[in-house]
Amino acid sequence: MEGVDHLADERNKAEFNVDDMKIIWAGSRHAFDVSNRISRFVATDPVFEKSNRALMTRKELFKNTLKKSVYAWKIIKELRLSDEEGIKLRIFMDQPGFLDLHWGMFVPAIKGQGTEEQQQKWLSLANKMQIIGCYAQTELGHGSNVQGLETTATFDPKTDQFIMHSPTQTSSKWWPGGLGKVSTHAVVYARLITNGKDHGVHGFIVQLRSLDDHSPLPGITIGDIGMKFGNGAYNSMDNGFLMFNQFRIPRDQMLMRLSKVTREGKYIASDVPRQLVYGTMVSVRQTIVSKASDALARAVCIATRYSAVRRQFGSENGGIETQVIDYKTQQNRLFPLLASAYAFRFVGEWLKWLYTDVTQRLEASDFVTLPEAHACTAGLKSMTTSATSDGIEECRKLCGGHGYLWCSGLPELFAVYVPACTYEGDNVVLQLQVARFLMKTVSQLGSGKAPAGTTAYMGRAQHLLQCRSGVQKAEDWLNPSMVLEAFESRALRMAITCAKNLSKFENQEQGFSELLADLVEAAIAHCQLIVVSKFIAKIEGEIEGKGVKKQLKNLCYIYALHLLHKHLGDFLSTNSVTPEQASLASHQLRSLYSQVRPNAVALVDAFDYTDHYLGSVLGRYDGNVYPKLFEEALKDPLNDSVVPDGYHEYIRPLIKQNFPSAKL
Ligand SMILES: CCCCC/C=C\C/C=C\C/C=C\C/C=C\C/C=C\C=C\C(=O)SCCNC(=O)CCNC(=O)[C@H](O)C(C)(C)COP(=O)(O)OP(=O)(O)OC[C@H]1O[C@@H](n2cnc3c(N)ncnc32)[C@H](O)[C@@H]1OP(=O)(O)O
Ligand SMILES: Cc1cc2nc3c(=O)[nH]c(=O)nc-3n(C[C@H](O)[C@H](O)[C@H](O)COP(=O)(O)OP(=O)(O)OC[C@H]3O[C@@H](n4cnc5c(N)ncnc54)[C@H](O)[C@@H]3O)c2cc1C
Repeated sequence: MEGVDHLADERNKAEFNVDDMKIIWAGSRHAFDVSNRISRFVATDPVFEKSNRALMTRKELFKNTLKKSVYAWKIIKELRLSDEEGIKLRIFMDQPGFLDLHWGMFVPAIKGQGTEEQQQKWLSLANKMQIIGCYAQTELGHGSNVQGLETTATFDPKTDQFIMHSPTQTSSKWWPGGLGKVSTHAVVYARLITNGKDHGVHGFIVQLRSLDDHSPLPGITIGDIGMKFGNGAYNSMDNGFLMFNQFRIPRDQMLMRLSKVTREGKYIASDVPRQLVYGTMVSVRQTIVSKASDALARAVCIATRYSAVRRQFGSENGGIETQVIDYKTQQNRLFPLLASAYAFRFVGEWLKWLYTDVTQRLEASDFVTLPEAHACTAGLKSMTTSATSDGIEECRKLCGGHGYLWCSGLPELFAVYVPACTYEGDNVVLQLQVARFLMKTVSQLGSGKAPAGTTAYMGRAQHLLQCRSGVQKAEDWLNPSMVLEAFESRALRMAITCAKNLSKFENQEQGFSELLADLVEAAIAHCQLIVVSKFIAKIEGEIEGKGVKKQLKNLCYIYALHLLHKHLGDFLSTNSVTPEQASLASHQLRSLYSQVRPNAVALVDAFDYTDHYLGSVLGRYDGNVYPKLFEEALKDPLNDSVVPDGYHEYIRPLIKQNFPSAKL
């Protein structure tokens, strides 16, 4: 029935004020207002219609993305939207495109690595979108191993230019978003060579296409790398390839904030760490963590609303059947994902703070916290995107058969989201960076240098290596210090075991290679500890709103205890908990599920997503699922005619068995 709220009963059950929770989810009243206003604006503007994109050809989809992106930019300018509003507009537009790379990587790379002069020149063009840029780092042969990139930038002192060259096929740039068809410029990462000496990978601003007719400049071969996973989905983006044939750029287009090449060709390295050349990746990894909570929340919102609408079995005497959300198995799969969405939100907020702090320190030439910022952004990017990808797929299964329909919104969400496990650093490669950081921290224990920040717990190694969990009854698992201690001792003991095993090898790098799998597990345990500890810090802080804190506490303990359950092998093998304590945790988890159950629909309403953004018949706010599934089915082009195309060619001859005679 149109206009009826089929989920009204669910909403009436809520034991907290949803509007207050909306503010907590958004981060502040102001952030909520912006998000709410911009999402409704996008939802009602026909240019941002997106329901038809799965049926578009690649070319149609690409052109449609251009139209939306340019329209979004026009709105940003005409309505004088702030940066925050502009980013929200892009998010709710919900179609990957060149704007993401221009604003998300090209502009930040120039800001982070360009001199003031370079920033003035290039940012004034980029900020007005008079040039469009992308981030061209990855090559056909190397993505993870940035030091292995092959593109060269050789200084020619005669002309005061760099010669950009792709010496092999594998040195072709391959993957950069926006490169294939749109970008006029790129920040290109290449090996800097002066006087025959290789100084490693540096960034260069390179014009790729004519600003008059968009044709590639002589010496440049460029194109799109082809279709990617899924219909619609990430195919709106023109990920591209690029080869240079002795292509020349002026010397002042090397990004020279971190190191310089003089007119004479002298290379001057500054005294800042060389890793700052990777700074743009650190900044994007930080934003990816908050985006993980967004994507997971979308999937969970769809699966929760649909689980409340869907009924199977349990009818007695022809009465009403059971809502599938009432099955404990459904709760055991769904509620930890709901809790994870909130957990990633809060750790994302904290990571933003950490990133802002390290940026301010770097500006003051304080590099002390850089390794921790790198480890946290890398590890949390890895952990949250892996959990979110798996979570979206789980939500699809939670919706049964209908979850597999395109109009459930889940297949496309998965297809768009899953490359997050790869871009901005393969998730395993990133956890190995965390592992290196942990091994270094462990090796310094006892040296008088106290571990700080997220590794401060390692400073209590003596206690954490010996302690036994004090949990005696199920409710003890609602005690934050007991939960934290279990996660800390598990993480520390895993790291120390790795360090001990490493020390058995004469050659540390060989040992590291042998122990890669264990090291990744230890890194994940450390990252999970960070997320749990930041969630606990959140619920221990001031939280306004009727009943809100209670709900967040429930979600926090669900998050922690489901991790304990999932990684029980780690907790038991490190003696961080006993089998009896683990079974008390399962008991507590079931009780928490029962407490969350009446609040589940309201907890996903707090995300404040519009039906447009969700793009899901199953996740509709009003729960009016079945008539809308029919409507969607009838829109399919196969239903344009009752008798399909091909009937006379194939079906009729088959039924009548009158094929032209086959020859072998
Ligand atoms: C209308 C408005 C619209 C607005 C739109 C707005 C917003 C959109 C916003 C953003 C976009 C958001 C999301 C993205 C969406 C889509 C995706 C699109 C783009 C994707 C882009 C990319 O993928 S770019 C390419 C990314 N590539 C990688 O991530 C490569 C991964 N590899 C590496 O990072 C490194 O090579 C490495 C870390 C794995 C190894 O490096 P190496 O130098 O070999 O290091 P070592 O292992 O030898 O270590 C040396 C020491 O350096 C330390 N270290 C390494 N990295 C860093 C670092 N980044 N920072 C600090 N320190 C680092 C390392 O720990 C070692 O230290 P020690 O010596 O002390 O041990
Ligand atoms: C949708 C999408 C958008 C992208 N956009 C951009 C962009 O805008 N600009 C850009 O420059 N790049 C971009 N990329 C490229 C992306 O950053 C790389 O694909 C990514 O960094 C992974 O590198 P790779 O492809 O070389 O993977 P590989 O490193 O080849 O990984 C293959 C396998 O090897 C494993 N592996 C690799 N090294 C190790 C190791 N040391 N130890 C253990 N296992 C290892 C990995 O875990 C993985 O399982 C994009 C990629 C995608 C999918």
